[in-house]
Amino acid sequence: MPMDSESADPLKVAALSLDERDPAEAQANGNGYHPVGNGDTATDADEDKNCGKKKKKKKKSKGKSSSDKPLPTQKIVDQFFPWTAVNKQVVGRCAIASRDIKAGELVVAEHCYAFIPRRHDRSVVCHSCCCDISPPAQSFECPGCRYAMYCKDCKGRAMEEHKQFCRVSNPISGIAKIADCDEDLLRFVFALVLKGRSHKNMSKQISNGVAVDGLSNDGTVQDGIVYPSYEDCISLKTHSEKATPAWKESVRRGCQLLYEEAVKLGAQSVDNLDITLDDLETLAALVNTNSHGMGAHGAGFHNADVAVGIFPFVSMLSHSCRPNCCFSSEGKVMYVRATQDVPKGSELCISYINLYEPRSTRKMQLAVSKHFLCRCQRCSEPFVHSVDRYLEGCMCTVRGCGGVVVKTSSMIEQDPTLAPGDSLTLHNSSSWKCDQCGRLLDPKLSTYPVDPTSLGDHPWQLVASAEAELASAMSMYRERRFKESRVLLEQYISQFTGKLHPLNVLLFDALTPLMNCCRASGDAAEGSRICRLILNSMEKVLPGVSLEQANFYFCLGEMYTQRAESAGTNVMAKHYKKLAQETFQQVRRIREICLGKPSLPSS
Ligand SMILES: C[S@@+](CC[C@H](N)C(=O)[O-])C[C@H]1O[C@@H](n2cnc3c(N)ncnc32)[C@H](O)[C@@H]1O
Repeated sequence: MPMDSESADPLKVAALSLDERDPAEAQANGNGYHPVGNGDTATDADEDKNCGKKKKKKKKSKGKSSSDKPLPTQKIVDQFFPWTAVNKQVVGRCAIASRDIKAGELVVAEHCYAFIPRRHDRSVVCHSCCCDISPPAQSFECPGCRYAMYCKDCKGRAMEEHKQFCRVSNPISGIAKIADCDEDLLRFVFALVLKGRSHKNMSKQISNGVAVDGLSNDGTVQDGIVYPSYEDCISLKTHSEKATPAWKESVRRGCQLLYEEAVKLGAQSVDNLDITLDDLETLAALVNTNSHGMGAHGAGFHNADVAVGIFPFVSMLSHSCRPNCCFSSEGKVMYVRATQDVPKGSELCISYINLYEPRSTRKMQLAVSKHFLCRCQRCSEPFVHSVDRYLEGCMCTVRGCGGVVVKTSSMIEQDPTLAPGDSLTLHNSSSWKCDQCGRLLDPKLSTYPVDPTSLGDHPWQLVASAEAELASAMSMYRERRFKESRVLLEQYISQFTGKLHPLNVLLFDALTPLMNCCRASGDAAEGSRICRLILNSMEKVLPGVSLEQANFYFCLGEMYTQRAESAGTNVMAKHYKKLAQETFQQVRRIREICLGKPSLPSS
């Protein structure tokens, strides 16, 4: 059965950020929850937040801060997995292979420290074990908050544990609206508070000599899975200092209301929370920097990113726009596997974002949502020699040149001190240059109006008109008017082919919806042609295997099967059946590397 057009977008990647609309991290002031990234000096804001007690200016510590040191359980992890954490100047702690690693090998398997289902998916995933509870599976809703939902196996125990969360869970939606703050982020912060509280209670019991059944405060590895500790979690990095004022304000307001609510309900349900407002803000920052999407490739979830969790050891892997590892979750466990052979001493990286994007877009996304300037290998190689130039390039119109015209601002390294908005302005007013003949085109020197037949000499106009036409086709596609959007998408592609570079993201972005339109109308012949174009482009831009690539091969296999079924002759039926088998074999091969199982996605 084909995936539907929404879920069949195989390029949808598991996002790391909870609040992509205005993501950032909170102001961190060291107390209680966060020995991470503490500023060295006390500011006036510190005085406000710490009830008027001005902190003493700390001397700059010569030793390592806790966000430089390996996580407390790292030594144990080193014994079971083929990497260790090393502190590098640019990226901070990162995972370095401690021996040669083969493609498909497990790099780490980690149980989440905490997770929450995403709001929109709250009824399809058990809030306790993260299994799929979409129908026909049985599910049970908490009658108190009417938010939490459990599978039949978790129901009894989970409802009991949920009691402490239940009363605060109810007002979180309202609080998020008032504060204009992400509701999932607030839910996650509160889940971490409760985790922290049970950790403290456990510590007390342990120090009083009371055994706690099967629970430990220490991180462990059991049956090949890392169980991180509370200390591992709070030793994670936050980029507190780089948060935008708007985000800080909304998070602070959300946390403040959450805090007041928790205190108000304290006598009955959340007594002895033992946290401050600063702690809540720091947890929000920690979640934003370190949370991972879950359920992206699980059995019944069709690429949906249904939950988010904190996995401190998975968090040790840096981002790369040309990663050598990928991650996938099953229930509450996240698995990271090498997608290619990795020699001893190399850095292990995953991707935090969609990689079929121009360099400037990727950098902007990471700067805005994750607050760092990407220094990966792909972003560091000279732009004029990188495949990245094709993703935003137009074809040079000088006869016989064959070069690619790109913005000159893309050719130079972005100034890291520029605010994202300023750098965007700079980028938009940039001149354009051909990488072969060196012809320079400058929007400031050009005359208007532009003759539409000579758009190629005005690449800024060409790109603007491609963006506008793609947007209108896409809005029709989103309304699921597949017939009309197919016409628009086909017109769009024929109009801009030969003007934009064939790998330009503006052409690439039209292909998946067009393929889905073809599939919706049963046109497997054209659908499979488009799918092969997508795979071709992906393989040129992102060499190596990925789950996204496996998903496209799976779509292709389904379309070949359809063609076999509707073939007029036996010979053609045999031909397409063989193609389908070979394509599904390719899917199994890629999924074995990425997921450790040579399976097909469930359709
Ligand atoms: C999930 S954490 C990774 C672990 C982190 N390095 C630490 O020491 O805790 C993400 C942070 O690592 C750094 N980082 C990861 N990938 C990077 C990259 N490609 N370029 C620059 N910094 C990177 C950034 O500071 C980012 O916010």
